[in-house]
Amino acid sequence: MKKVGILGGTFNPPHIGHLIMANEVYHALQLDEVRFMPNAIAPHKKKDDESTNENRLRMVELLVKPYKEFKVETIELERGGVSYTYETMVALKEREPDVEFYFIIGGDMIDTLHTWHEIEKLAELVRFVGIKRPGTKSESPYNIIMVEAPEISLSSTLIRKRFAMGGTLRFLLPPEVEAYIRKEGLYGAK
Ligand SMILES: Nc1ncnc2c1ncn2[C@@H]1O[C@H](COP(=O)(O)OP(=O)(O)OP(=O)(O)O)[C@@H](O)[C@H]1O
Ligand SMILES: O=C(O)c1ccc[n+]([C@@H]2O[C@H](COP(=O)([O-])O)[C@@H](O)[C@H]2O)c1
Repeated sequence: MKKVGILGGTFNPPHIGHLIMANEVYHALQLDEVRFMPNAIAPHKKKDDESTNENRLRMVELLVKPYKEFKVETIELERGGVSYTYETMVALKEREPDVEFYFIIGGDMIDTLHTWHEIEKLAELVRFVGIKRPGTKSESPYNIIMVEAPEISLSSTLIRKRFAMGGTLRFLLPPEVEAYIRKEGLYGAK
């Protein structure tokens, strides 16, 4: 069976923390590919800036472009509305019954997994893969395959603040993504 990792996120913007976690899981579990999947509307997150779905998709495309084992999954953007992972995974399983899906989450998501929509059914449908994140417990009563990886204290929130307030962005996100953000004037970037 084909083994596919799904890294769902808001990616506002995507950063090297996302690349590192995808790469660590890809190698540790010997996956065939990892798909970065931007959500339409995040179930538990308020978004208070002007970036559009199109902007986030473009940034994710730029992020993964150099790596042939990383792909972009657009199913949630196409569906629109609130992106409940359970609904997405039912649709993906229907579309690709022969694939074993590994849903990759960071520590903050591990800690709050019990609050997810239809979590019991979702846990039957996919294998969760967890990556620890500084400032979180990264613990869950659910069955999660934990992958040992370098812990990165980096978030999209920090990057948005750097764009707005000034400060170095070097090594935090690829130069192509930084250039795109400046061209589009996202996050108050100057
Ligand atoms: N530094 C990190 N370490 C571990 N997991 C991470 C890290 N950054 C993001 N993730 C995980 O990647 C997935 C997508 O994250 P998301 O796109 O929301 O980025 P974020 O940095 O958490 O954003 P924000 O700061 O806007 O909340 C989530 O499962 C999240 O837990
Ligand atoms: O389905 C849910 O109830 C649910 C609740 C919180 C988060 N998720 C998914 O988890 C992924 C990471 O979420 P976020 O908010 O960190 O971008 C993303 O794919 C979300 O759609 C899903």
